[in-house]
Amino acid sequence: KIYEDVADLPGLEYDFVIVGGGAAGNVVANRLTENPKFSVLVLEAGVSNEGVMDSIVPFLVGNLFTGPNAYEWNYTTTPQIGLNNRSTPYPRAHILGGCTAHNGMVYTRGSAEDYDRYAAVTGDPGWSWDSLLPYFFKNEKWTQPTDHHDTRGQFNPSVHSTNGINSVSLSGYHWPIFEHHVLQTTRELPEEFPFNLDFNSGQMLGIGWLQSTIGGGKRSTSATSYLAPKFAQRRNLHVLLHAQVSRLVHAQKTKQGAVTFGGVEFLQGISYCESLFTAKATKEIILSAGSVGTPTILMHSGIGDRTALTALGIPSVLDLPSVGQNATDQPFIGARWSVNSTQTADSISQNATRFNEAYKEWNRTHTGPFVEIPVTHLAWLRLDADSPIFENVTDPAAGPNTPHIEISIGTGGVAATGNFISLGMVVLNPTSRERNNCGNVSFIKRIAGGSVTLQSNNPFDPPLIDLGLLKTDFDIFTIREAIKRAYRLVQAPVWRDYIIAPTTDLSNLSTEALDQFIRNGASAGAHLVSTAAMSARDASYGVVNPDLLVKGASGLSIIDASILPFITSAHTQAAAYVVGERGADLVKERWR
Ligand SMILES: Cc1cc2nc3c(=O)[nH]c(=O)nc-3n(C[C@H](O)[C@H](O)[C@H](O)COP(=O)(O)OP(=O)(O)OC[C@H]3O[C@@H](n4cnc5c(N)ncnc54)[C@H](O)[C@@H]3O)c2cc1C
Repeated sequence: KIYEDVADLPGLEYDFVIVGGGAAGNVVANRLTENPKFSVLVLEAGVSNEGVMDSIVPFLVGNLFTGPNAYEWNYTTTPQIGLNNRSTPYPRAHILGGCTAHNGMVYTRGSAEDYDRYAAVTGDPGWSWDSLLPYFFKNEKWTQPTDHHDTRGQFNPSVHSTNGINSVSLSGYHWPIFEHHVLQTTRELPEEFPFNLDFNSGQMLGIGWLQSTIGGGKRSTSATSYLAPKFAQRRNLHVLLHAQVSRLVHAQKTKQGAVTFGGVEFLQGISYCESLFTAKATKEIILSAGSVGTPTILMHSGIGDRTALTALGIPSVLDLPSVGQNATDQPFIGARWSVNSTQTADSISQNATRFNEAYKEWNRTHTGPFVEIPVTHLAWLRLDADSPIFENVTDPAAGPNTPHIEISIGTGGVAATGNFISLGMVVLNPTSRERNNCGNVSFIKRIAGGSVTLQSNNPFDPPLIDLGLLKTDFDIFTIREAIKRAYRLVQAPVWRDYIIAPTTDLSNLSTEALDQFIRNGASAGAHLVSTAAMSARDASYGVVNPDLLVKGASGLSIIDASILPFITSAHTQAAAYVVGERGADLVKERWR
């Protein structure tokens, strides 16, 4: 059951207390309560997702990011050196479903090599691609798009599952001329931009059709899927909203010297009517508060770098210097071209009559342009093997079949008039964090680029979020290269009579001028990971062991995107879901 008021809960003691009802947290809640003997409480700081149209209707997603709002934690990054000292808004969801309720819905798993590297660095083959594929399948419910078009040749059914819980589909609305041009590019420039039938097969390189977490024309989130009424009505599943966890309390040592916590402290209520409560987990506390929330709670509980915590007046209970370190996100920059076609998403966003018609159509039948975001394809590309950057930098990708660059290819711009196409360039494996090499596997050591740290010992102060964006030569080289690739893509002959001009011509800029354009315009992909990274059981760094239990603690685990040792070469929700699915099995296994 989902509760808005702590007074309605049946009690404050459960087998498992899960902090955070986001991508991974709701998966764990669902899977643990498959066992009727387990009682579970989810504490979610955010608001209900019920009836939030900007979250439900795919085309409206952009509205969730316009200024401070109730569905957001409303964070801002620290000044980013690589962005000419700009601070940027840093979106994190404050709503049931977590970031799955306000993200771009892009469904990308990453490369098989990404996961094989997780297995290699943790020494646990259970984190390899082959071992995790059944968990991707448990998550994914492949769904027909709402326009019921013929999807043959647009995906590979053998790498998808129709038996999971979370809807994934191809686009249910089309921009035929634009889509034709993208596909024709793969025929005209097949060496550089080959067609890939399905980039979710583990082999990502090339251009493929977008897949999204959308079902029946509506966004599918971890709340609408894993907490759907048939699951939420389980008598052993309790979800409390407006419950912001401040810290873990009543720390004690077991006979073996591990730290345990007797309770989870949280503030519950709405605005002026809030109080502090403590919930107890008799079996395990599971942190699923995401890559910002989880390290923040750990540090306020005394788990983190001893020196840093002591300086803030927080008593140290477990010295784990990797907490909050290694924060990794993907630098992003967009470019637009005006085009000689009225068949772009601008025809809806700029025209109130068409916009209202499209909304009406969505309301009537869940069809039409509102069932999608206007991105149709994604390109996954590698830097040239002989790129000068590799003279000094070890390739940070997980392997030779893993892309360095993503280009999202979409219709529509942001201007008040005109027709545009938009390409979004992403550095998939940023190096703005240090690694040391051990054999042919890059290991995390600690500290360099990004971090989540505390500004005070008040758990209700926002943390300091430093993404370390574009700090290294590799990252700036790669984003420059990504822009060049985008320009080459639209130079395929098929675009000749279609493209009028770039909105800002980046093709003839000096390297210095291009770098300034990038540093003044880039932002983060909002795919933060690694702030509570998993490492091998005997490693002297890292936060959790491969079984997701916190090192040096007992009865405390972390199950969310923060445990990923490296970022996937992709958007991160599929990885977060799969961490939730395998994490739930690991918990079940130890409490069998
Ligand atoms: C703007 C944006 C766009 C994105 N677009 C995409 C995309 O298109 N495709 C994709 O694959 N990925 C995307 N992502 C990333 C993806 O959504 C995340 O990687 C994924 O949701 C992370 O899952 P998680 O379980 O780690 O955390 P989250 O899903 O963030 O869930 C964490 C939950 O914990 C709650 N919480 C935090 N602190 C506390 C606390 N102290 N007490 C109680 N509750 C707390 C939060 O409110 C939240 O509900 C996007 C992310 C953002 C922010």
